[in-house]
Amino acid sequence: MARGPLRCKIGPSILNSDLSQLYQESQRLLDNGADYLHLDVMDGHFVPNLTFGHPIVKCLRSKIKTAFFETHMMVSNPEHWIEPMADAGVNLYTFHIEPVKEIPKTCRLIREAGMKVGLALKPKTGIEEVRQFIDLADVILIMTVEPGFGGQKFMKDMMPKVQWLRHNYPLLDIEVDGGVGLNTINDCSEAGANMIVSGTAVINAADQRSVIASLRETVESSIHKCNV
Ligand SMILES: O=C(CO)[C@H](O)[C@H](O)COP(=O)(O)O
Ligand SMILES: [Fe+2]
Repeated sequence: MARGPLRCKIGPSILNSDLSQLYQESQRLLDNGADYLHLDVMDGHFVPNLTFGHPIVKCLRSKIKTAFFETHMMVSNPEHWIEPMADAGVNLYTFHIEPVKEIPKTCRLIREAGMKVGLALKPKTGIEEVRQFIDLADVILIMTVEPGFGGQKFMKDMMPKVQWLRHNYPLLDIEVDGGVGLNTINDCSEAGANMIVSGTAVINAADQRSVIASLRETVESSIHKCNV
């Protein structure tokens, strides 16, 4: 997998936004400086919550033509949704490795469908579980909460996973998701994360633009420190 140069990317999660206004909320995030949209897909089985699937993503894509869409697939059967999500206009298909038996095959099918590949790890999943598949992926997502709900407390004890990845893969896109905001971004950026998912901290902010800009500034300064 060809990589680099390392760039900071801020991808707000719309999970806790007013989903009756999905298009307007998404466009507002992009207008306020988001680099991509992180769309949380939950099946009520892999996680104890339900959100939305490819029909909604496709409707959103029909209104937002060019933004980069990531779907965070918190589903028991991610193989099943590859084609529909590609058809819906998804750019990055991030799936949890825990329920998947044939990870290389799933990565290949995602790529053949024209999407980038993200591999996600729940908090209790060790880095050794993903190690042999890193070269098949564009992004590794380290969950910093138990997946299923927005607004939970950031798990700082996930940072050693991020540090290990950054140490061994200097140009890998490493994403963190869960409880990330102005109070926790330092931990994430110092550990080496460059793709930042932030839900409630951005959605509930009075000034979304300034929160997104602050998150970016912190991550960019860490990337800069590593490069000098
Ligand atoms: O995947 C998720 C939950 O499973 C969400 O992306 C995440 O929780 C974002 O929301 P917040 O920043 O409020 O934690
Ligand atoms: Fe997510």
